Amino acid sequence: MNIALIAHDKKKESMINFTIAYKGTLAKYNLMATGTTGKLIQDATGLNVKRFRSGPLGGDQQIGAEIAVNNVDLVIFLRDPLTAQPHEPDILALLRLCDVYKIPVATNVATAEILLRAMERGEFQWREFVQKYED
Ligand SMILES: O=C(CO)COP(=O)(O)O
Repeated sequence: MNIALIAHDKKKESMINFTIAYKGTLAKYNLMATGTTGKLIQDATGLNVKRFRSGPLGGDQQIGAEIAVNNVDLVIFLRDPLTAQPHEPDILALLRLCDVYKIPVATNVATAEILLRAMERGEFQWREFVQKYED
């Protein structure tokens, strides 16, 4: 199972706290992240994270491309709902692809906790069938 982790600047502290709290769970999965988010998570937790470009420089689009080829099972995208982002079209495109491919996506910490706990309980096994039969 592959998890994508992304956080806007004002949500990075929440992302770090979240990944520290769930380090044991996250360690069981393949992690990928946009550039700065990934670096902060690696530094704070020591978890192995595949890092793409920074969000405003194309990282959201790179993660979108991973979704399009069925390489992402869960997206945790801690968005800042109160600050305009220069790469808003990329953010919308990423969230749109989550809907196109029915990828569970959390945009705040409360939902992130629920989804990660569900994944830990094995409730994402249907994703394996999707990967097997929809490719
Ligand atoms: O901007 C982002 C997502 O839209 C996040 O990018 P960084 O992790 O590089 O800050």
